[in-house]
Amino acid sequence: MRTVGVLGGTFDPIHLGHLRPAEEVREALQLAELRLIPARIPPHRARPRVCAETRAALVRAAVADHPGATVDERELHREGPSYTVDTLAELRAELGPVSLCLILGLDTFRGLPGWSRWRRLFDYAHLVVTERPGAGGSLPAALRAELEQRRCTDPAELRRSVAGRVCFQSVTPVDISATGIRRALACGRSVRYLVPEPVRERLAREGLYGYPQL
Ligand SMILES: Nc1ncnc2c1ncn2[C@@H]1O[C@H](COP(=O)(O)OP(=O)(O)OP(=O)(O)O)[C@@H](O)[C@H]1O
Ligand SMILES: O=C(O)c1ccc[n+]([C@@H]2O[C@H](COP(=O)([O-])O)[C@@H](O)[C@H]2O)c1
Repeated sequence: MRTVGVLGGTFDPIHLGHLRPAEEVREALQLAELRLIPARIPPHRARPRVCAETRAALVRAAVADHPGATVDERELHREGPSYTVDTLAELRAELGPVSLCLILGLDTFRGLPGWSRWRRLFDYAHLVVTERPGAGGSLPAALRAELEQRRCTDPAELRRSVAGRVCFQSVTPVDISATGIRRALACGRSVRYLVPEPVRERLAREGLYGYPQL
């Protein structure tokens, strides 16, 4: 079955810790398409430092030369908090019977029971959980119970149904966070090789996050 992967995020800003794990998932699952979905209003965090349009422009710059990746801007056009369940419901209605895979870092997966209508997510998509340095520790009981029903060990299984399974995908650990990048920029430190070069160039050109303007 055709398989589509989606990675949602605040992307404040996008960095190689988003892109390398997603690229490895794209290869491992043989995704027909990888969609990056910037959140306009991320539901569970303080307001992003940079507006949604600029964060999305940086995501576009990050993947401009990658034929396997696209930027899906639907959350930018939706009022209210950018609930993932709403995004997945829309995608499911548009894409029909594809295998739809929501990609999450382990830190984000752990918070799933706090998400809006979180059990409905499994009606619309599979979950592909990637490692993230520093994201170890136990999972909430509600999530462990859900995993007992849904966990699969072979990623190929995700291609055989449209939604409802959870797979852990091993990826190269990349210890980069947007918080670290914002901090580095605020202190005037380099972010070269932490973000894609076209993103760094745009940060510099526009003086974003306190980047000293050229
Ligand atoms: N270094 C990383 N390795 C694996 N997954 C990551 C990494 N950074 C972010 N992710 C995942 O990407 C998605 C979007 O993350 P987000 O945009 O919040 O980035 P972040 O670096 O965690 O941001 P912040 O530091 O501002 O909290 C989440 O599912 C998150 O788990
Ligand atoms: O739908 C929810 O309730 C929900 C709660 C927290 C986070 N999310 C989504 O998870 C993704 C990562 O969130 P964040 O805040 O870590 O960037 C992003 O796409 C958010 O919209 C979604």
